[in-house]
Formats: sequence, C-alpha cells, structure tokens
Amino acid sequence: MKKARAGTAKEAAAVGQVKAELEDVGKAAGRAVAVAAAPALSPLSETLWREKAAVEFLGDVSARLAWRDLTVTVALGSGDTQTVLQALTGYAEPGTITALMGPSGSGKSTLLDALAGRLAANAFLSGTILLNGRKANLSFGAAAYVTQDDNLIGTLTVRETISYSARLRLPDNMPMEEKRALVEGTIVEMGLQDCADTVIGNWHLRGVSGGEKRRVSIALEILMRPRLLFLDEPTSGLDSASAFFVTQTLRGLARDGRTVIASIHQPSSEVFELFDRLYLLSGGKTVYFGQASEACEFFAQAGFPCPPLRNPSDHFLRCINADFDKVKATLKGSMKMRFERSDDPLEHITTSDAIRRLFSYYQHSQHYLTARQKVDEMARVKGTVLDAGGSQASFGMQACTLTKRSFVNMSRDFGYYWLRLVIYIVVTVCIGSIYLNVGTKYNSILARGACASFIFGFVTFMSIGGFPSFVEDMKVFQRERLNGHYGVLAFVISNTLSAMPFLILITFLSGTLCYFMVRLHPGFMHYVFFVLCLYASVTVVESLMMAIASIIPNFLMGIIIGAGIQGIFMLVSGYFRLPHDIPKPFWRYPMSYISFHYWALQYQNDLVGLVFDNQDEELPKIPGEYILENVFQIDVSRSKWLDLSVLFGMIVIYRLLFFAMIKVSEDVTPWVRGYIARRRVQHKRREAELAMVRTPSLRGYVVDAAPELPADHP
Ligand SMILES: Nc1ncnc2c1ncn2[C@@H]1O[C@H](COP(=O)(O)OP(=O)(O)OP(=O)(O)O)[C@@H](O)[C@H]1O
Repeated sequence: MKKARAGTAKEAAAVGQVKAELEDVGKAAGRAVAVAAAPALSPLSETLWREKAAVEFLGDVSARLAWRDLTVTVALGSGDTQTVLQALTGYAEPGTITALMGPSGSGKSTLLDALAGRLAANAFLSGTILLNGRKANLSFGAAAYVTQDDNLIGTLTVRETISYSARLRLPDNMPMEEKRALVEGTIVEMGLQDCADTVIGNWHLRGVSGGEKRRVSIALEILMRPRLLFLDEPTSGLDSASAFFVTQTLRGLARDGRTVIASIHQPSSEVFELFDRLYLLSGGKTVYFGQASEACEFFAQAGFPCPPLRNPSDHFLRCINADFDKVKATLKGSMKMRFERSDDPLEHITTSDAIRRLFSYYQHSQHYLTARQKVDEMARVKGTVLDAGGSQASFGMQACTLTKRSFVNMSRDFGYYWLRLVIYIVVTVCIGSIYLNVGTKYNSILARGACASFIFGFVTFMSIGGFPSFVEDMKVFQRERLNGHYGVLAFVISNTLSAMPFLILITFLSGTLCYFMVRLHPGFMHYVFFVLCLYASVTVVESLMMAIASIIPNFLMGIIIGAGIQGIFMLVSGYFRLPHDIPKPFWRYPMSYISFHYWALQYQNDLVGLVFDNQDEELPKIPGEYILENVFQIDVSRSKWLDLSVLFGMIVIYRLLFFAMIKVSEDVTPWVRGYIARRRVQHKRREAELAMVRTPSLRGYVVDAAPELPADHP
C-alpha cells in the first residue's frame, strides 16, 4: 500500500520562499495584501508562483473526502438523544474550497468535527466517511483543523508563535534559512507583517486584535501546507477586507491542490464568490450541495429567487433560518411595520415552510443525484493512504523546542511564577518573624511542629495559584495535539523541565529565608535537606495540579478539587491527628501514606540531635529523638533521606499519572462515552420501533429518533 506524507516540508519551504519573494511584488503594488491575492489578480505572479513553488497538482497524494448518509446523534444529560445531523451526503475535492453555511445551530461545526474525527464523546456517528476511497481517522494530524477558539500562548509574539510551531513540525535536517523563509512567507501570506513582533496578549498584556489572533491560528495550520484543511468560521471577527483576504489565501491554498472546507457565517458577496462549492445546512439537513455559482439558480427554481441588490448568501440564509418566523411574529405583534420587501419571495410563506420546500426540492434535484453518484464513484476509487502528517520533527527536537517555548512563556507571564515567588517570600518572611529564633526551650517543641506543618501544609498549598496558567497551557496543548504537532510524552517532559528552574528559585529563596529566620536545626546538610524537601513538596503539588488540569479544564473546578485533595492529605499527615491515632484502615492505611505531607514534615531533620531544656536544673533535658517517638509518634529508625526519596518518587508518579490521564482522556474516555451513547441510541431506537408497532402513523418519526448503527462503532 502506497503511503505519502500529508504535506512535505520541502514543498512547504519552497512555497514559503516564494511567498517571501512575492512580498516585493505585493509591496510594489502598494499593499502586501496583494501577495496573497497574487495568483488571482496577476497572471505574472500566478506563473511565478506556480513555477517557483514547484507545487504541481498533488495527484496521488491529494485528499478526496466523501461522506455518505452521515448522521450524528448526541446523548443529552437528561437521558434523551438529539439528532444533530441527518443523512448528509457530500464530497470535497482537491483544488476546491467548500463553504459550509447555515443558521446558528444548524450543525456546521458538528459536520466539521464529524469529518475531522473530533466529535464530542457524547456524540454518536453513523454513515460513511471516506478519504481517498478509504475509511480513515483524520484526528491527530491527518488533517489540519482551525477551530473557533484561538488558543495561543499570550506572551509570545506572532513571529515567535509561528517560528516555534515551524520548529516543532519541520524536519530537524531542514536548514534554518528554509525554515525562516517558510515562517516569513506564512506571515506575509496571512497579512501579519504589521503585527509580527506584537505579543498575542493575555490577561495582563495587551496584544494583537481578535481578527489578528484568528489569522495567527490559521497561519499555524497552513504553515505545513496540509492536504486537507478544515476551518470553523475562519472569518469571524474579521472586517470585510481581512475576511476577503483570508478567504483569498485559502482559495490560493486550495488552488495548489489542497482540499479546503470552511464553515462561514454571512459572507460578503465578494467572499462568497471565492467559494467553489456550497453546502447549505438547516436543522442538520442538507438544503443545497453543489457549485456555489449555481445556488442562485437552484433557489430561483425552487421558488425563492434572490431579489435584486441582495447579497446571495444573505438571501440563502434568510430563506433557511427558521428563527425569522419568530422574529417576524414578534415584530408584527409589537410594531406596525412591514417586515418584508415587496419583492421578497418569503412575503407570503413562513420560513419553516420555505425550508420544507427547499429540502424536498433538493432531494429531487439533479444536484442531489450528482452528489450521490460522485460519492459512489469516489468510494470505488481506492487512492493513496495519507499518513498522519502533523509533525516531521524528531522527538528530541519537539521536546527541546517545547521546553524552550514553555520556559520563555513562564518567564514572561507574571502570573505563572513571578507572582507566586513574591507571595512565597512575603509569607515566609511572616513565618520567619512569627517563629523568629525559635530556640530549644520546652515551648519551642510544639512551635517547631506547628512551623513545619504550616510550611509543608499551607506554603506548598499555595502552588495551586498556578492552576489557571496550567489550564491555558493545556488548551494550547489540546489544540496542537489534535492537529498532530507533537506527542504527549514530549509535552510532559518539556513541562517538567521548563518549570524546574522556577521551582528551584522559589523554594531556594523562600526556604533560605525561613530556615535562617526561624533558626531551624543548624548545619549545612540540615539546611540542604530542608530546601530539598520544600522543593520536592512544591513540585509534587505542581504535578498533582497538572494531572488535575489534564482532566478538568475549568480553572475554578480544578482549584476546588485540588484544594480538596490537599486538605484531605493535610488531615492525615500526622500533625492534626497523631499517626497512631489516625483511624485505621482507610485513613491510616493507605491514606496517610499516600499523603505527601506525611513524608514531608521533616521533623526528623529538625529534631534529631537537638536537646530541649528550660535552663532549669530541676527539669529534665529532653532529647529530640524522645520527642519524635513520644510526642510526634515518628519512627526514628526510618531515615529522613528515605522520606525525601519517597517525595521525589511521588513527583515521578504524579508526572506518570499526568501522562496516563492525557492518554486515558484521549483514548479510553471517548470509547466509554461512545459506548454509553450508543446504548442510549439503541434503547431509543427500540422504544421508537415499539411505538411504531403500536401506532403505524409514527413511521416517519422512527428514522429521526433511531439512526442506523454501523457495525464497527464501539
Ligand atoms: N456534543 C453535543 N452535545 C449536545 N448538543 C450538541 C453537541 N454537539 C452539538 N450539539 C447541538 O447541535 C446543534 C448544532 O451545533 P453546532 O455547533 O454544530 O451548530 P453550528 O451550526 O456550528 O452553530 P454556530 O454557527 O452557532 O457555531 C446545537 O443545537 C448544539 O447544541
């Protein structure tokens, strides 16, 4: 079986170089915008483009996508099911750009998700999707997908964002010059030159505009010249010139032999003219699929001609948006005004009736027949298997680039570590002043215990303050991961390494302040042990919070859960209830052993070797070992270094857990939820069949409630 990489780096670099060269052409024309539009505007540029980029029509490595009788049903929380897409059939060919249009909630995003293999876990798909005549999984890099959310790293500039992305995905042996040319070419192509050195922006940094962010998201995906590109509302938030410019760029990409499918809301007439095919959806059903240029004729034949001077796309959406009925009723009821124009074909008919008529007209039209025939034809021709083409960089390069990018982000984001450093120092100065020079009198025994439990309980607890930043990191990771930019292991390693210098800095500074102000057990090794113990505990909390962020992407929920878990750990650490008094079996075994606080309290490091007295001849001198055994109930035969190793072991375990949780949420959870959704749909189907047996007049509804289940669905 022949395999081909989806998007070769050489070819991408060649295009990038040409785009950079074409910048001069664009500048000469007055605006660099002209560069992206060059193939359409100037024959000279077009020739240059095609020759220099050497982007021949991709032939056997292009992506021909076809879908037949695609139905998506979602299982709702109430136990009901909802059919979001119903028996959709269509196709997208290389060299074309297809627009998915429809009112809000008509199922555009769901159709894109279904085609790209990214349906939500509660959604259940039936029907066939074929890439080059074969069933294929299009997630994790086989197709590029620009989602509606722009999940980008706020502290990086536009140029840095695209450069890091290029390094993450282009082959290691590709010369830096070529990589740079590709990056610069893409910046020009998306018209981002003016803001190339502006940061993306976050809660404390004012950055690029929403439209520019949108263009950066698109730039990241077109960087590798994907064979198949899905875009969910790429022009939302853009002004009409930018929307035209972006669509023109996508059309240029399609003309290079790529397959582009984009959902779009209310395009201007100029933008609409750039689309080759139009897929119109209403209520999850196909109203029209065919050449965009033939849609007007279709509507006219169906009895809904586009009035003169009206934008055709506005007219189509006006005809298929059932919400207009409600709007009309409200306006007619509340105001004495004419809603329709006299030449409006919808003057004497409700939109719901118009939609019904259009559905029926489409089902009996030549467009529908042609689409089905074409899909059958595409299913018969078994083409090249496109492999997952997300990244061509080695694992080492990915891990290295991610570590660097993450480090740069952490060092620029005030909220990630710097704010925590300030708070840690303030809190440890407070601890230092309250327990200042704690001494070795009798009253210092409990003071030392309380001080240790506060440091290793509360101070480490403050690490949950970084959770919102972890959630942002996870969003970027999920976007990049689903597009196949890198693997889970590279991300986990880079995240661990990049955080290390900051955690060392925080714990070293605050630990040193605390140790010397309180005057804990004197001696260099005692000091080193104390700081190491603090470092390990803070890192354990970080790792625990990262593991939580991987499954709970909401920062408020994550903080509540993280705080709850740590509260339980603190309770069984042996300070609030002495170890022997902790109820068995659950709280003592295993909970107190699982709690990292139990291993972190470092009483041994502080008390062993000290002697407590009140400088009173009558009262006995009490050795620290005696206090450990009889007051704090600590096993003195256990080495303090063993406790420290357990803490470091926990860091490894939590990081592995983080890795495992991402894998589980990627592979196992969708399978389980898909299984549950399928059971629900089957149950509904049985109910519907029973209802049909009892009431034959319900026959028409059974199809809606019970989509056919494919044999290979989990
Ligand atoms: N996983 C899901 N669970 C529950 N309902 C869903 C799910 N996915 C889609 N839906 C429902 O399906 C309908 C279509 O949603 P979809 O997001 O595809 O619409 P859309 O056409 O992209 O809308 P918009 O233009 O507003 O983004 C909506 O009513 C939505 O609530």
